[in-house]
Amino acid sequence: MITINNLSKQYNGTKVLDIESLEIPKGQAIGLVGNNGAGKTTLFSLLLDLIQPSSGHIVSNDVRIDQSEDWKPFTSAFIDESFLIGYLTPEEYFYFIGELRGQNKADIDALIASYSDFFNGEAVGQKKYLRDLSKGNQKKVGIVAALIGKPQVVILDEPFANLDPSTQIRLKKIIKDLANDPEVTVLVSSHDLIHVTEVAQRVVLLEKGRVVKDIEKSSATFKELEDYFIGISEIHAPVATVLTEEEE
Ligand SMILES: Nc1ncnc2c1ncn2[C@@H]1O[C@H](COP(=O)(O)OP(=O)(O)OP(=O)(O)O)[C@@H](O)[C@H]1O
Repeated sequence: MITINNLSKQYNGTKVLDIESLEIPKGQAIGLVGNNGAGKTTLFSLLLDLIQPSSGHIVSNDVRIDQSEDWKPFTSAFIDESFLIGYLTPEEYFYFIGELRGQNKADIDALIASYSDFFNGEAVGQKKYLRDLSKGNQKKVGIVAALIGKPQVVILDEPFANLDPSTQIRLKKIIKDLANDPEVTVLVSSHDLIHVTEVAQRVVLLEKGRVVKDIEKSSATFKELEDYFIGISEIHAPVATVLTEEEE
């Protein structure tokens, strides 16, 4: 269970995140949506103690994130390529993360084999350094690394971006399988409403750092989200100026 209480983050006096209260029970897959700058990555960064809250706090499985390191053994994430180590091959990186998470080489070899479809003959077995992989293949490595050691909280920031359509379909299955485990909480952000509504049981919509919708997924969720974003784009669309003949 993740509990967020009066959480805010400010930069130069501007609040970029302001969440009074949000509870995410164990075993739930949450999709986080919102336009650019809505605060999705800020929330994930706070969940991973990468930045300090301006006020409030997050408790994850009874551990206060900003006061203890005890959440680290059961939490994993892939936010961006800064999580990778450029001078390692994917296999070396997986073994390294495996050691941190109490997995031996055989465990990791089995994990790599189980994701061979997802890697699709690329990324692993190429003797390439992570820094030399394409953005999409780096992302695949980061996502699989986040699954090492059966973490109970998995955070993926825009995991579908940069992935080819086949890999997106495979990733949806991976996330759905993860979310079927009642012990695992998955948080996924995405700009793709179709993907989010497919993999998540609940969708939280942020706008300017605030939760403006918190929806248990149903067959109406995609339409509700789509209507919301259509409404936002119409509010911000430039108003056409009709010039009279004299003005022209
Ligand atoms: N270090 C920082 N200094 C100043 N402002 C910041 C900093 N980090 C983030 N912000 C601001 O916080 C706001 C929220 O950013 P955030 O990256 O969380 O949004 P997001 O929802 O993940 O956006 P996107 O969909 O574009 O990735 C933005 O206005 C951003 O400019």
